[in-house]
Amino acid sequence: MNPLYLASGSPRRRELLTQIGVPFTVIGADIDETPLAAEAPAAYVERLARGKAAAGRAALASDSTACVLGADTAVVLDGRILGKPRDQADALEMLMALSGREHEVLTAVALLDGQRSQARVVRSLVRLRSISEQEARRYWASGEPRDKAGGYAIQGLAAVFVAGLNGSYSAVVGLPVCETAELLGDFGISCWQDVPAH
Ligand SMILES: Cc1cn([C@H]2C[C@H](O)[C@@H](COP(=O)(O)OP(=O)(O)OP(=O)(O)O)O2)c(=O)[nH]c1=O
Repeated sequence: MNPLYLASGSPRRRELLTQIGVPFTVIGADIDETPLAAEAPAAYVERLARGKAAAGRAALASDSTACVLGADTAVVLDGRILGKPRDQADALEMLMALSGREHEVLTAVALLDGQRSQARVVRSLVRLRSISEQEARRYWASGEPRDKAGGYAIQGLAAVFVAGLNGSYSAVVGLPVCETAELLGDFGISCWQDVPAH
């Protein structure tokens, strides 16, 4: 089995890959995340996931057997990509726009080895209840929204805002585990490694 590398700084992606029993090594994957002009959201997350995997593999040039995983998550409202908030004002604006409405969360996962590259994009719908400005300010002060697409974390304090989810919970958190396990299988990497049978 080829060694797997996770090209990501996200602790959530690390936890989700660990959850399915896949051994891996974390490497950096800093790329420019600016959307291209008129780029569709699904094309954007796929390009970034592939770009993170490619940047990771380039850094591992000496290991030709390396298989590298990259992922990207974006919140999309009315066709507009909401990335991580720049500052408090940006975060409050995002939460107020998401308040009382349904939005899309798109997560792409990409795998790359010496021969091939594959990607999957997973779409989920999340409905947030109405959020008051006071709640949004209090939420910002918790520090949680800062490094999260759309300025909220479904797995954290923002769970109290989540009135509904249609799709993949793990994808919203940052890595769609079902689709990731399928992709890994295509590359000959099994999940549940070292899991004892009782
Ligand atoms: C919507 C949502 C996003 N997020 C996170 C997932 C991602 O880590 C982050 C979106 O930013 P990304 O650019 O996808 O990822 P990242 O910069 O955190 O990590 P990487 O190094 O792999 O590029 O938002 C949550 O944790 N919970 C949520 O509910």
